[in-house]
Amino acid sequence: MASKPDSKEKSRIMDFPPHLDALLNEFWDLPSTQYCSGTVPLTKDTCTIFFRSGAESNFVDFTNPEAHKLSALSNACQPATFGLGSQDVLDDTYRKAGKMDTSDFATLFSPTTNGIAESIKNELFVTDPDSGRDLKVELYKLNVYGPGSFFKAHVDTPRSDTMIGSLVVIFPTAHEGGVLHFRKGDERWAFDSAKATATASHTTPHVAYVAFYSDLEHEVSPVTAGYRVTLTYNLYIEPQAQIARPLNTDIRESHASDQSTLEHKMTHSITSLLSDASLLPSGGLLGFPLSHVYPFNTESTKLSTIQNCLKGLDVHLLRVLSSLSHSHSFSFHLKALYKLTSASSISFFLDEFLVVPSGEINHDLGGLWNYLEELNSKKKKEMMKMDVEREGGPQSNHGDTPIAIIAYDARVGYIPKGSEEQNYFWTEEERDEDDPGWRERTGKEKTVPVPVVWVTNTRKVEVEVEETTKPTGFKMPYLAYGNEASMKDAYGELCFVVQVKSASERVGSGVT
Ligand SMILES: O=C(O)CCC(=O)C(=O)O
Ligand SMILES: [Fe+2]
Repeated sequence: MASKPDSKEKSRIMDFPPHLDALLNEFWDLPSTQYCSGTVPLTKDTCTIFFRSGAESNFVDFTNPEAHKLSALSNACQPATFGLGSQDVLDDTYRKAGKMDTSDFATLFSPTTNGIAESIKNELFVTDPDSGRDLKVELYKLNVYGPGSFFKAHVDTPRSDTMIGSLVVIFPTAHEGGVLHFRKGDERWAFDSAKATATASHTTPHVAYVAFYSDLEHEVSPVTAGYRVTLTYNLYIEPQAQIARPLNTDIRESHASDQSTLEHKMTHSITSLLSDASLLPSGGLLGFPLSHVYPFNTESTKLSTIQNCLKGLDVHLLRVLSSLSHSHSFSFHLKALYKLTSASSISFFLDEFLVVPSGEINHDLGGLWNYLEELNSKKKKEMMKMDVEREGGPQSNHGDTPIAIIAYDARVGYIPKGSEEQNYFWTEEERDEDDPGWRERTGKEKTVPVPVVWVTNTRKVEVEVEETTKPTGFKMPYLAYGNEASMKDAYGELCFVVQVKSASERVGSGVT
């Protein structure tokens, strides 16, 4: 069984060269966009929503939304549910609103033809022509928030591992309240759709739209008067179509220049870190926890799929690491990042997403480690079997551990080398002191741990979020509150792990 970190670990973590703190903090202090919003005019073609109303058909013209039409639309809706764990729940103390499925209404209004999708691509999803990825916009529901309606804090339920955000379009109807509030860490934003539609509609009626990453926590404050009518869309990343649509070059160029400044700063921080000889003097790993969480399906999602669907700052990080990996010849990999509920200072990364039984989650580190080891040996056997079947004989080069590896969630952690070794967290010196016979018993090469430095922000203040709404690794393998129940898709944390050479190789060669 692995031993737990003790006070020795703490003191070693504190030994991290303090002057590097500033560099690490600088990195995560970069501005990041969480949502984008705007207004677009309604046209004669796009201003109408037709809907089923019992056995009848009806419509609302949003250039002149009459009260009795809006109330008919509201009456034709069903009460909206939300996802609680794996179930759809109707609870009007958490969500009070009307919903209509796409089978019951129709409109020619389309974000892909009126410029909304293009703005989202440019402002939020970093899908420039070279990225090889495109934005897919899929209509999801119509909602009516009448007086007294609201939707408390939640993150949207991921409906696939390529889903990356949500879009809400709010039609120009006179209403009060219904402000969309966002929260991430200690930051707060709000989008007042009633105000946005009213202001923009002074000359001709405009809809307001707001698009945000689906892992961003949000809530709709109560509507106090009128009807707030919305269309919601799911946003997915998909491979770019062969014939790219022309983009609005003005918007594209202004964003391209913001992005290049950001990537320039990131590049500067990382190269400064690498060129400092006190960082990982004998080499090791540099871990970058990603700034978003990502939906995954525990049965089918590969980390490579997620790598194609990164959001915001994480896309820039990938681009910067890709480019630096060539000039500085290092390799880097995306890993699933897990935190242990019972020991907040410990996290570890894996090559795939796992659902660990909740009993194991809450156990101590030893219990979890044993569980991973069992899984490892099962995996190793499976891999062997596959190789035997495929290649007609066992292959030798399987690597140390298909899954597993533990490190600390502080600045510096250690990764064990070799899977049979005990006392994974100790440096050789500490081990000598604690257990003088270990070298003879185990063989030295197996026990040299690989140091890891986490590029995390020490200044970041974690604001207390209710447990039920917090999406983190093991703690919340499935979301408690989403907008619709989903069994298999959940949000997970990830990190990039960069393999760093020794200081003499990095700095001495003058490459960095
Ligand atoms: O109506 C809004 O502004 C947001 C609605 C929402 O969060 C949802 O439907 O999941
Ligand atoms: Fe939502």
